[in-house]
Amino acid sequence: MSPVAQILDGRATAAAIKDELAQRVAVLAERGVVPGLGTVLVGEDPASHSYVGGKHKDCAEVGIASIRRELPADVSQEELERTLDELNADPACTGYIVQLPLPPQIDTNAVLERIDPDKDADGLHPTNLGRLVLNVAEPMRSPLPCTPNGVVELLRRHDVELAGKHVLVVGRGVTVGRPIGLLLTRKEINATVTLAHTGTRDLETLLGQADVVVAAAGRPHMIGPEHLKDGVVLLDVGVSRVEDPETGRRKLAGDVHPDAAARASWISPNPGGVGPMTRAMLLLNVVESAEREAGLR
Ligand SMILES: Nc1nc2c(c(=O)[nH]1)N[C@@H](CN(C=O)c1ccc(C(=O)N[C@@H](CCC(=O)O)C(=O)O)cc1)CN2
Repeated sequence: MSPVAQILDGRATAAAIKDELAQRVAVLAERGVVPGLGTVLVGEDPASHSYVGGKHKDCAEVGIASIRRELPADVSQEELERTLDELNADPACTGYIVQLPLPPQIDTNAVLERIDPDKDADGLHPTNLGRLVLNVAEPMRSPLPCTPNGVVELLRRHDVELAGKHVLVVGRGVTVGRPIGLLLTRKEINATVTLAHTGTRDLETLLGQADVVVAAAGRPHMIGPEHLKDGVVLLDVGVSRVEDPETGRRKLAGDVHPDAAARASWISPNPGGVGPMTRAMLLLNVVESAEREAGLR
């Protein structure tokens, strides 16, 4: 068994990043620029409402203006895209996101493509994902997807070295699994990445070999201590709601079983790990976009 795992504290790290961003927002304010984050929320899903609420709370904390658009669950593609066109044209909106997932009648890829790439606060527009593939560097750097960037920043700020490490990413979703490998394999990070998914054979062997595991499958407690090697670094991105057998209430469960901490050298708690970092990286994208507009970048 490895020594007790150290905590990758996403809440404290996000709070420090928000303090830094508040200072950058103040510099923008001196130039008469107030960044604005728009959110587009479709339907009544309580988790999505809660995430969007959290994003606007963060905005208020750092001095970013909030622009909210809420649409019914049965909204048509055309009406949703009209809302995006309005935000694309709104000078008060520096950047915006469309909260995912969207209802089944909506073509999500078409929605992401409709976002003005310069206002894409999630970094999920094909142009920005393409720039990530092309490894476009500063000063032209485009917004990075928030959760992958949050994982990298969380590790960087805890001095967890990734160069030469074998990272196993579990889950191939568009917000985390697919883009994170592109970030981790950049020369300045230099990790080696394996992307596992539901079609992967012998996941257990891969888990047993990994130095770092990024769990983003959305399958509660699928990774236990028996799968892992001692000293592994664990990043738990999975979000599922399960019933607590003791209270009968729904509670949040990650992909990593709590007992897996006994094997780890570092672990991100869930909640309190990658989630707050996702939100902080969203604010970063909005501030950077405003800085570009103001000629500060
Ligand atoms: N347009 C997007 N949609 C979604 C994204 C995204 O990055 N862009 N990611 C997820 C949801 N998400 C952000 O939108 C998100 C999830 C969780 C958290 C968070 O802070 N979680 C807390 C726990 C909150 C709770 O108790 O429910 C934590 O981990 O501490 C922030 C953002 C899917 N959709």
